[in-house]
Amino acid sequence: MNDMITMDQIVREGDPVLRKKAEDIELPASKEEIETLKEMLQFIKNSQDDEIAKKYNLRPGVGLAAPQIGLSKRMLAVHFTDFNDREYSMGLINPRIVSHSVEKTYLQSGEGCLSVDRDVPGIVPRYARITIKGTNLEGEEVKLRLKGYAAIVLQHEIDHLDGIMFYDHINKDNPFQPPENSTPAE
Ligand SMILES: CNC(=O)c1cccc(C)c1Nc1nc(N2CCN(c3ccccc3Cl)CC2)nc(N2CSC[C@H]2C(=O)NC)n1
Ligand code: NI
Repeated sequence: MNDMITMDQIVREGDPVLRKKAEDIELPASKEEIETLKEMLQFIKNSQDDEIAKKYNLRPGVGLAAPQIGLSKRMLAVHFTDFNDREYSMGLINPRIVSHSVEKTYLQSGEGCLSVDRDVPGIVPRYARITIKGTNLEGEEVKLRLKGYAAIVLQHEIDHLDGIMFYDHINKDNPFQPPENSTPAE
């Protein structure tokens, strides 16, 4: 059934599901899995719509991974425009990073997460360029070559499938130290 996702369904840090490694989805994905992934994508779109977000008290985000709604399954949804005005709006099933640059990048403003109700300041080092393979909502195998903001968002969401939170990557001794061999994304 197509009921909308609101913040009540978003699992917050401390819940063990956020620290589990999610299971691959058996292909072809079930109608229920596809429906859930479509609801996740709709949530992200809603969270960016001022009126809807205000009406339902949604926190804005550009990505959501299934463990964040308590489902330990390898699927995620993203909806955003990167710094070069390229649009990304998709659900991904069993996404995996198949190659990445040595070079790193990061958001100078740090990262936020819908499952983390606090500010965790600091630079989050990410690979500057990644190649991802996965299956989309139409059941097609996709291969994505991403850089900059898009690479950061997808790494943040794929981390959720492996039980990794963005602050796990922040340098404990000097949170604002740019990583070796890196350039800021924004
Ligand atoms: C602590 N400082 C900060 O958070 C931070 C602070 C400043 C700048 C950035 C860039 C920061 N960082 C950051 N800002 C975002 N948004 C910017 C605003 N935007 C949004 C807001 C309103 C309408 C539409 C939209 Cl689109 C929603 C997305 N999102 C993420 N992340 C990390 S990768 C996954 C992604 C995510 O969806 N998080 C919930 N990080
Ligand atoms: Ni997150």
